[in-house]
Amino acid sequence: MIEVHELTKRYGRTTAVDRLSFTVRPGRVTGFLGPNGAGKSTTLRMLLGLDRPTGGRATVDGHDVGRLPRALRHVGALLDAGDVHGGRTARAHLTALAQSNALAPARVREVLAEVGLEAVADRRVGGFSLGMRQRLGIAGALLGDPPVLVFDEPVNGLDPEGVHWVRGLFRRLAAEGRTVFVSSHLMSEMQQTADDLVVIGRGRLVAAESLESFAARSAPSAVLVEAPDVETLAPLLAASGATAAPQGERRLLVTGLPAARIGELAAGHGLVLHQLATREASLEDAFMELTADRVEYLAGDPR
Ligand SMILES: Nc1ncnc2c1ncn2[C@@H]1O[C@H](COP(=O)(O)OP(=O)(O)OP(=O)(O)O)[C@@H](O)[C@H]1O
Repeated sequence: MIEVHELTKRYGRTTAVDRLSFTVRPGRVTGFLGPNGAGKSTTLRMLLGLDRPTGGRATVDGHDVGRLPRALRHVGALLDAGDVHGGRTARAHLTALAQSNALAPARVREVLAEVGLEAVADRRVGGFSLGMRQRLGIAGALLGDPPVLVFDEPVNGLDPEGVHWVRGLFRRLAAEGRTVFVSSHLMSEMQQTADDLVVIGRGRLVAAESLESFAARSAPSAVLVEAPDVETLAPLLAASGATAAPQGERRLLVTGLPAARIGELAAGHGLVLHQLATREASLEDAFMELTADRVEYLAGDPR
């Protein structure tokens, strides 16, 4: 379990993380979402003991990660895929990591196979593509077989096949009962992968809940209804507690009632429907709206 309590980080006058509190549970993939500059990387760095908080605490299974010997056995992380010595081979990089955490050398071969880098294991990392570096970073995170895994924007640089693979990997790691915490600035990405969401904007918590409840709360679906007699239908819908917004002459966009109920209501009053279509609201839109006033640098902002 990851526990973050009142975590704060200030850099001079900038408050990068502002009294942030949330927990991340095992057996689930949790998306850590926020626009650029929201404070995700800073939070993860403090969680991993790479940066000291100005206030509050971030722990993994109750421990300060920075104080744990052989930390890779407790928490594996991919923060910055570029953070590897280019002159080393993939195998040498992982072997050094394994040695410093007293891990069995055989793990190196296992994780290389797991991330699909066996064939290039003895090439220098300097010649790796960004996608290959991401895979190497993920291999490093898996090396200690840890119960908690943290990934900062792991999909960056991966091709579609790589993205598909990484999603499957996260799901499997969670199914094994591990805690999987993945940051991204794209809701569309998290929508495909996450069970739970922690959303931040300008260092502050915006939402912490399941993807399902976030979707239900922030992006209710609507039903497009087309009927020759909307004048009769609209008041019936309103009386049933729905909101019906006219969309041109014979169309209504209805919220607050599912399509099935609208169809039944119309049938009950002998009204003809020409179209009855549920429209899922975009979670990306809901996310942008929630964090809009918390985006640090807006496009076109003259500051
Ligand atoms: N070492 C530092 N010194 C000064 N300011 C910093 C430092 N690190 C981060 N910041 C500031 O803290 C804020 C949060 O940055 P952070 O990198 O954590 O955001 P992020 O959500 O990870 O964004 P991105 O997706 O762009 O990486 C930004 O305003 C950033 O400029």
